[in-house]
Amino acid sequence: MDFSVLPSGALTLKNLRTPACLLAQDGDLTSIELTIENGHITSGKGTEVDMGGAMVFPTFTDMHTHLDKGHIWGRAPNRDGTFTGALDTVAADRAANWSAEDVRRRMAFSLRCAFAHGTSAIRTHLDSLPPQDEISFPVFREMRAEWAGLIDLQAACLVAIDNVSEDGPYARTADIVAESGGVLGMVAFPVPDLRERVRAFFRMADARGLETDMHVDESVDPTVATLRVIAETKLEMGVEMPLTVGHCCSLSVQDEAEAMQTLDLLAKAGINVVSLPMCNMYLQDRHAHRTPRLRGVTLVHEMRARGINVSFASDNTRDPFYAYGDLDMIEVMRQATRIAHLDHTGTDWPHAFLTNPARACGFAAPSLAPGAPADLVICKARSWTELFARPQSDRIVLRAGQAIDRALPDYAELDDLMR
Ligand SMILES: O=c1cc[nH]c(=O)[nH]1
Repeated sequence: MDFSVLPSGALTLKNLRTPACLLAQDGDLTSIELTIENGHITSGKGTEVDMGGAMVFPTFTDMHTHLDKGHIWGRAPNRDGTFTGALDTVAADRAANWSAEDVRRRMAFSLRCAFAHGTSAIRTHLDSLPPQDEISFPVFREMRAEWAGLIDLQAACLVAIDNVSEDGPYARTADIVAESGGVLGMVAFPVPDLRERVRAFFRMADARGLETDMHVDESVDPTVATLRVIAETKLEMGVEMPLTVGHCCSLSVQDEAEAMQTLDLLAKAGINVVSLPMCNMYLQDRHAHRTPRLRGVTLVHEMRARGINVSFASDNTRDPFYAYGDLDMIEVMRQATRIAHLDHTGTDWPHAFLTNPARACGFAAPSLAPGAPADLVICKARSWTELFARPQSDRIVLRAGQAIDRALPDYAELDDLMR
């Protein structure tokens, strides 16, 4: 199907297929007909076009990214592919290179990729150890205004938990987040005063009316278990702001009973989880000349069984935490399906790439119902096996009913930043 040759005016796209769960129906793929008029899906009729069974999705929400880090690989490769290698390489590159202009240009590049692939909402984490918070948040605010109507943007600050205190520089970071309409974030791992720092984090978010988003237990060491403390603390304090936890890799290697108890607490506390399997595959259990055994994929099936709101997202792109990636949610869906065995296990997993992330972050719910914007991704695939067997480079993305130019930016555009 080539939208550039279609007649203008109202169109009725017949013979499309979509996951039934997106229409609140039981079953797997189901047929759907969509009329598009004046940029919206309507219940009317237009010029009929037979779509030949093509799969259609609302545009995607990518709820865990690092737009400020993206595409530094050319000047800051991770030499050994380890988590420590990533932390050290990024810290050095940030100190040397992350001016407002550098962050702006790489962020814009990433947004163009995401837009071309069919994403319309993104939450990014922003490295926020001062002075970077004062540099990256103003750039983020500019980008959010520039991209309004194309990609809804949210930002969460990112600092290690040992920097989180009410009387240190993190208080100013939290103020910048509040002034920017952002989300309070941090990276949680075992520290001696863990409970007190988690309490301080929630108090600071509560005082400023902020939603929260943490990187948690990104490790395959089973003794790394801050998630349980985070859930217990949220319940004890009775704070009700939305909380998302990302990664949660160590759950995959913990004692089964202990892990299930933690999941019960997550369910009770209403905590959202985002799994980042592509980045986990890259970093976890990496030792030179040794085949990785532990893959660090969090317990998404057990979470779903408890009614926990589970999503998947891109995470890093072409930076020391992940050498690859292009903010393509169809790639995330394909990889997550294979890595986490989402196939053969029920038909509602598509929510984890659309509805669930939007709900966790408070973005507009993706919809194919009349009245929704005609923001659609249409693939030359009539079944899951056709969809996941190929990269879907020839997909059509409609925004407000118009096919967008899906050309991806040339990496060479960033060459001058890589010297
Ligand atoms: O996965 C991670 C963890 C911390 N910071 C990142 O950019 N990515």
